[in-house]
Amino acid sequence: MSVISSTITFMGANPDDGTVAWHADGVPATEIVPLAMHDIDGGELQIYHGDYEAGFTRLNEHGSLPEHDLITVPHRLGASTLAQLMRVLHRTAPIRSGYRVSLNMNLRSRDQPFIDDNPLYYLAADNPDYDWVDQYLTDVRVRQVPAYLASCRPVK
Ligand SMILES: O=C(O)CCC(=O)C(=O)O
Ligand SMILES: [Fe+2]
Repeated sequence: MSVISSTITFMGANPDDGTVAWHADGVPATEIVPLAMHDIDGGELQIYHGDYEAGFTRLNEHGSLPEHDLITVPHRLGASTLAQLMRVLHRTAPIRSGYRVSLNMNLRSRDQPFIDDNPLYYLAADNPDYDWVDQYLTDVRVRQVPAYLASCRPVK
């Protein structure tokens, strides 16, 4: 595993960082390290136990997911959560009161760095200055494509 990026997230009763909405991650794995938790009610990691596309369809049709199909993982100071959340439907459970601050480390495979579900339009929508394009292309050229081609070689 290697760290692609890390962010510090603040989540309170009115979070607008998007993680409270059901989503699947663009990166293959994430480590969430709680840095501070203050009188928090809610704010757990909630994972849909099922196929993520079926889950999205269910959400569109019913607006919510049945409680018995959810796994709720509380965050705890002094412990981190390492999870594979690409193509896995999840969210931060709504926070009723209090707040939490966490370090989120986005991870990818060292041997297979091309495993990535972040489409370019998504990256560009989040970072409209396009300053990241050269760095991104260098990563594709230097790391992703050589690793991908190596992984395609027939096994003898
Ligand atoms: O911190 C959490 O509970 C989940 C965060 C998350 O899903 C994300 O950052 O993509
Ligand atoms: Fe996520």
